[in-house]
Amino acid sequence: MSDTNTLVQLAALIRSRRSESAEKSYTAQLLNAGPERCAKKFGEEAVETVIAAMGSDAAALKAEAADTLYHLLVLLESRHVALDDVFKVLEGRMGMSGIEEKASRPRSTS
Ligand SMILES: N=c1c2ncn([C@@H]3O[C@H](COP(=O)(O)OP(=O)(O)OP(=O)(O)O)[C@@H](O)[C@H]3O)c2ncn1[C@@H]1O[C@H](COP(=O)(O)O)[C@@H](O)[C@H]1O
Repeated sequence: MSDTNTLVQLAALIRSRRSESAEKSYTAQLLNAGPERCAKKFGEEAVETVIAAMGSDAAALKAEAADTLYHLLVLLESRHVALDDVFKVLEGRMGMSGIEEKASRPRSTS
């Protein structure tokens, strides 16, 4: 098992941790701490992924990428955003180049 199914199963596990004791679950600790704490942890892991990507240790990059994906899923759960809705956004972009997608975004008035 090493595809999007893994992400779906991990997201379901994270959701189930909402009702778990924070003493036994790191996920429950993060969710109890709220979206700001989850966002901070996600940011830390993202920066650690950037640092790993600057080096040549593929195993380190894989580990940091896994940490980042896990913390993104916790962040989404903290804001009650379903992973499936993120998949729908990605699916909607399929067949559209990144340049085309950027041009189609509403322009900011600020
Ligand atoms: N995939 C992960 C996962 N990846 C990273 N981490 C944790 O994320 C933390 C990040 O490391 P840090 O060194 O930044 O954390 P830290 O220093 O303890 O954090 P702070 O002191 O900064 O808060 C570590 O505690 C890791 O164990 C994860 N914790 C849980 N999972 C998955 O979530 C499931 C449920 O976990 P629990 O909720 O803990 O049972 C597990 O079975 C795993 O499948």
